[in-house]
Amino acid sequence: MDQSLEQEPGSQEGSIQPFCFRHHQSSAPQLKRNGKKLKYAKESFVELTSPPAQSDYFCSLRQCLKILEIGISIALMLESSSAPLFIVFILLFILLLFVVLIRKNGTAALIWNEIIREKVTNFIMNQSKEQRILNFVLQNAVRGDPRSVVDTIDKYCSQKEWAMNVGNEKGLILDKTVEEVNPSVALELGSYCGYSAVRIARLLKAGARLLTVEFNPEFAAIARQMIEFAGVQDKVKLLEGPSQEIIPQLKKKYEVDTLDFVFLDHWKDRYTPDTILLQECNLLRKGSVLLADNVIFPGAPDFLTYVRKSPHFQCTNYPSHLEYMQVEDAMEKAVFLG
Ligand SMILES: C[S@@+](CC[C@H](N)C(=O)[O-])C[C@H]1O[C@@H](n2cnc3c(N)ncnc32)[C@H](O)[C@@H]1O
Repeated sequence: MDQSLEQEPGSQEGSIQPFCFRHHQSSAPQLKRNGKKLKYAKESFVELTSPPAQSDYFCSLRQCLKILEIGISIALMLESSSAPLFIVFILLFILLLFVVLIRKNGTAALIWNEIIREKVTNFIMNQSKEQRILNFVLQNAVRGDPRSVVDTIDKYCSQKEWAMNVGNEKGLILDKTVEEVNPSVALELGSYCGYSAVRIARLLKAGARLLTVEFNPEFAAIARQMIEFAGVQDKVKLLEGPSQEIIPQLKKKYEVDTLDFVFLDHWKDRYTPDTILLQECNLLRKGSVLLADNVIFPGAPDFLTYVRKSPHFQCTNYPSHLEYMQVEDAMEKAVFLG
């Protein structure tokens, strides 16, 4: 039975908050988010009006224009009296506009966090952000306690530096799905620092295994240490290489018959080709569950169209937010029907 998850209003990223589980009748499900009704298509809940990331964008744009209007009026008043004051005001004003954009717009926030701030900090500290995350975990988390590792990464990334882990809010949707499926063999595409691998592994039953795929050697090395520190190394095998090369090797090289659960969280343009590859390699069985992150932001529109239109999948959408931010995002569950 499909369930839809909605975050309690006012709940915050970074702390574990209860989720409200709503059962929907398959005939006419309706879901509310921020007081707004969401329309549905097939078994998927989709917003058929403007996509959330875009509405966020227009909202922040409107706010910026308003500030711009006020700013221009004050600047015109100041210009006649003092030129230095005018320049200081303009600079402060640009800074304010930037802060508003970063808080409300996902693209602006990613440019600031991932490009400007991260590169400058890396240069100053002569260390990568991923290494800083690992160091923080090694110094502050409890060795052999996966929950403590997950919480410590969330603490670092919500308070110090943003990073592309699935995060706690969507992590709860991931947890719930893993618990429902109770997989014997799970696959993750995109390990990064190992946050979601640890999160999934801690829920696996005895004898079950998670294969996690990462093509960036630096991230793979960090993830291996994270997995080992969390004490879940016996359940997790990290496969280093591009997903499109690893997937065809799963049957023979890694003795996978079929996958019970697949978490898609690598580059978004690989979601559809890798789903097709999983089908072509006969790695999906009736009831295999795919869970895809970031289907709204940065967004995976091709994947949503593919699985929602395919007679081989039954889909459910879980509205949520981009990790450690207020930007709207969602996860898509696609159950393979055979
Ligand atoms: C969003 S991060 C994964 C986050 C991780 N699942 C978590 O929640 O902790 C995406 C990762 O996928 C990796 N990646 C992207 N495309 C890939 C591909 N085709 N094959 C393997 N890894 C890939 C990137 O290097 C990056 O580390």
